[in-house]
Amino acid sequence: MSDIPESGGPEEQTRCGIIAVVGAPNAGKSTLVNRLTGSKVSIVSPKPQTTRFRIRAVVMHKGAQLVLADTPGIFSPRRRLDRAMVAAAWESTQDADLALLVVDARAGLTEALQSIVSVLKRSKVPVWLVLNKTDLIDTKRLLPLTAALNEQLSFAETLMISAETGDGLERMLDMLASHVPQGPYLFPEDDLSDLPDRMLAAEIVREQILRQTHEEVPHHATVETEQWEERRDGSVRIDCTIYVGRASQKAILIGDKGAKIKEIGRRARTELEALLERRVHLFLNVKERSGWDEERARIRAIGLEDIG
Ligand SMILES: Nc1nc2c(ncn2[C@@H]2O[C@H](COP(=O)(O)OP(=O)(O)OP(=O)(O)O)[C@@H](O)[C@H]2O)c(=O)[nH]1
Repeated sequence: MSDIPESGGPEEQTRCGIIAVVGAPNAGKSTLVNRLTGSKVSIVSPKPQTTRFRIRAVVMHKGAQLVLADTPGIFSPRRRLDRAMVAAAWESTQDADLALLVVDARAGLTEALQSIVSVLKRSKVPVWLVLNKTDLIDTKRLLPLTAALNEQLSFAETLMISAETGDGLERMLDMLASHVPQGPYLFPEDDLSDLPDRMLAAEIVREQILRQTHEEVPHHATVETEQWEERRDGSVRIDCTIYVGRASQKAILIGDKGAKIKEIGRRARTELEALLERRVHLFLNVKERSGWDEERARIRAIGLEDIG
């Protein structure tokens, strides 16, 4: 993505990045994401326990697409987590272009924050320190905290904000927009409004693939919702494509006379109808995608691929 020629047209000059928003409980992550999107509605999967990399919001700013995500589980030692989920969440952080460590400046260096910092230390992803809730404390008190944190981890940037009042957020967006790598948007702009539902559909299909096929297939399959069409009768037509790397995997997924894919579709549809509370016509298409290994990291980063 980074080797786009300088002379490219305007479309090639777009920037896009995945930004992991991490922090201790109560640090203000949700408030920040909601503020940045300028709305109360952030994208939240209704089934967070199955999600590896949860996309919270997609923000367009000065031509850049900022995909804000969190990594459920990884930093919540209070919750009982299985090994695979922690590994998955961890791996997701590695795929981000940047991590924002949101810190409740008033709470200071708590045990929870300390444990997050030690996890982030092992990461290769650049981390920006975001001191939040600056409206609640004297700025002078921020300096010792910044120094203490920087001793443990060398932050690429340090920002002081108030997610509540909006202070410092415009500058933060400017910095993020100019920092994320040059490259095409991960999400077409037109799709942004129904993105949560599209992702949900892809995820439910993917979950059924995991349940109903042998190990080999799920580890090589990704699901994308290609089309989402509202019907006049209140139902919705959803077209998902399942991409696999090899013809043999395609055959397994389709099954004998299409039995496997039909069953995957049937169960996914039932679940989607319950979640969306409406009739669903689900169409599944299985395709071989040659050379999609290159896209693997990006796809994995948006949470549609299994960790293997
Ligand atoms: N005064 C002030 N309060 C804030 C600020 N940011 C967040 N809060 C408050 O802090 C509390 C926690 O904020 P959340 O956004 O829910 O925190 P979170 O990090 O998403 O929390 P978890 O979901 O538990 O991980 C809420 O009551 C917010 O209103 C800020 O900049 N200033």
